[in-house]
Amino acid sequence: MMFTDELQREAAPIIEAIYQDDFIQGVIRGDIDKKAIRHYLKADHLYLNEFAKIYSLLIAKLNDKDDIRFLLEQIDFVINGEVTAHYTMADYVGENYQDIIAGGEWYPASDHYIKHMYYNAYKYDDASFTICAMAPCPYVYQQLALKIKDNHDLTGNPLKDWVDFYTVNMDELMNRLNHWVNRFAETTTDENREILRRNFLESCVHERRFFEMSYRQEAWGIEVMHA
Ligand SMILES: Cc1ncc(CO)c(N)n1
Repeated sequence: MMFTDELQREAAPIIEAIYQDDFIQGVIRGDIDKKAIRHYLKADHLYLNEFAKIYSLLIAKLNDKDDIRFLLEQIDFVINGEVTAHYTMADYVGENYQDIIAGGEWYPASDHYIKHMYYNAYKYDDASFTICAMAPCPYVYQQLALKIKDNHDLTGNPLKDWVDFYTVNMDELMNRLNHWVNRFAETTTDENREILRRNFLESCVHERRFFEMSYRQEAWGIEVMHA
């Protein structure tokens, strides 16, 4: 069994818990509170910006042109492609997307998640540590989307396009990320393998907390100062 297969097996109960939580169940029913979706969009557009910037930090750690080209494509996808999924949600809310995301912040759970990725990018030379912290981002969404599709017919559901978005185009990305991590994991120490494992599983938990944060509209409770 490849190293990343073990990580994915260990992540399965966390993904099942996310599936059962209020956010995804609300998406499945198609009646989730619009305030939860608004909060999610405010947090997620900033999260994806940082995600793209962290990819750019990884480019500096790579030498292979194909690997670099792939990360450039991913940056484009995160910045220009994934906004399509956000527009589906903005339509559901019934407000202009730019108006929704204005004034968003790194709310507590997304703040912790973003800093988890940056920490690994700055602490370690090898990109694998950061890749393990980033891989749950596409992986968890792909698994959730496939699970939803397997169990429900979303015909007529206003959030169907959001789910559909994550059922396609994720395989090549996952293969590439898994390949990088497995190549490194085969030759590194047990201690490093344990860091990789923790990084991956902690990010799966971060994914869960991000949805919970959105559902409950968690914020810092600190007043924003305006100049
Ligand atoms: C927090 C989060 N995780 C994963 C994805 C999927 O790319 C996303 N858009 N946001």
